[in-house]
Amino acid sequence: MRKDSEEMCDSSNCFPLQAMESAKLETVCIFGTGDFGRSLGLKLLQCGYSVIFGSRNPKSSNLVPKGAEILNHAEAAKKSAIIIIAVHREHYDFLRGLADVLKGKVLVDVSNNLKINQYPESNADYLAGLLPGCKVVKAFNTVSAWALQSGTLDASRQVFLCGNDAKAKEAVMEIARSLGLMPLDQGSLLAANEIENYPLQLFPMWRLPCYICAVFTVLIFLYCLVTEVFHPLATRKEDTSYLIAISIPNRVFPVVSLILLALCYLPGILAAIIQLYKGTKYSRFPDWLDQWMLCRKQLGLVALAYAFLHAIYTLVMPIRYYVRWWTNSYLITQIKDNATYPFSNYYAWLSDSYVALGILGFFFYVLLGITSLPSVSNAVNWREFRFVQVSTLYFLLHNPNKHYIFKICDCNTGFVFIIE
Ligand SMILES: NC(=O)C1=CN([C@@H]2O[C@H](COP(=O)(O)OP(=O)(O)OC[C@H]3O[C@@H](n4cnc5c(N)ncnc54)[C@H](OP(=O)(O)O)[C@@H]3O)[C@@H](O)[C@H]2O)C=CC1
Ligand SMILES: [Fe+3]
Repeated sequence: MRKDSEEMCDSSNCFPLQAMESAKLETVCIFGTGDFGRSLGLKLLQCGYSVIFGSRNPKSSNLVPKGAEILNHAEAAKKSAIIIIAVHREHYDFLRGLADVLKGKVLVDVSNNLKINQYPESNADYLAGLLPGCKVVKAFNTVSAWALQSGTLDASRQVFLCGNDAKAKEAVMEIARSLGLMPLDQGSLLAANEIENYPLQLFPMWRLPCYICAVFTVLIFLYCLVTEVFHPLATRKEDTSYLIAISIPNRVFPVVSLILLALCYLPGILAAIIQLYKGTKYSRFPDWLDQWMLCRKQLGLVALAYAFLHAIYTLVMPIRYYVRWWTNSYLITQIKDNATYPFSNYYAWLSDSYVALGILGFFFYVLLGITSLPSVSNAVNWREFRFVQVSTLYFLLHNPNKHYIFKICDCNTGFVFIIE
């Protein structure tokens, strides 16, 4: 009937594709009765598809979901235009023997590898090479068998797919949509390599921010160690090593946090300078700047995590032995000297405004972090987003003197130090 249906399926064995188009939920064949095949089969059955498994041992397998048929590979393939190959790549060889029966059919490659770029070509390319007469679509490899079975697909609802045949791809996308998944077309089969690498990547966008954060943390920690522990030890023979657990980290966290925050916004400025210098915005940025721009959100989130640590470390100050000892000895000194240091309005204001600025700064920091989350930023328009981001950043970066105030109070009374 329709030309596209004929194009999809030109072998005599092929299940006519118009059947697939008229009856919405057609028959889907799955090769392999392993974990993934069974989970996907069950989900397809639940969504109203007829499922036929193709297996090496059609008689002995009693694990397939109820309602599904199980046949040998050739028999099963004849019954469907779409065949999901839920078999590991190493075993694809058996498909060569089925070349005639599979000719013109849509083969869905769901396979993953154990290592990034394990083989010279992607598994989907390999499958297409084995069976040149078939339309290979890469899909479903980022969905886990466990998520399919338990229904916890929230985190992995996206199905990246690619293939050289648009109609074959559309048919697989339709299946994904019927299963409640979100298909994302990544283009031709050339993209298969990248799709196969997705599940194997370990925080690729987080690597650079984590390195930068680690380098600054170590450098500033060492600087504090030298100035606050080694220096007093060398000059005054004073052991201040107890500062290593809380005081020094609590100095490192806010400093690194503000550096990372500044690093989030610096590449934007550098990019603008480069564009102005080149006199055009239609030129590529250098690679290092590209990488830096791409990981700004992660840099911001690491900065926010450090700000949280700083807030928590600051809150535990009053229960520290050292601080309690300092307060008591300060009190005892007054008693011994029979002296009362009068209440100072000036220092009361200083300490309160210091703490208030800290709290407000932290609040704006969190606001900045929350508005960068996709779900929140999608809910505001570009002008609103810029308004929150720019005004918040202005507040945060114009109050770095908080720590300067802290120093004055610390030197003069020691009282504010206890609050910090
Ligand atoms: N498990 C998961 O969460 C996910 C798995 N995948 C991919 O799905 C595919 C299947 O994975 P999974 O189900 O976990 O693996 P299993 O090892 O559980 O199952 C593989 C199935 O392949 C068939 N098989 C095994 N050896 C051969 C062979 N020599 N010739 C023909 N068929 C063979 C068997 O089915 P039978 O005995 O019926 O012939 C077997 O049950 C893999 O490519 C994997 O990368 C993708 C995403 C997630
Ligand atoms: Fe602070």
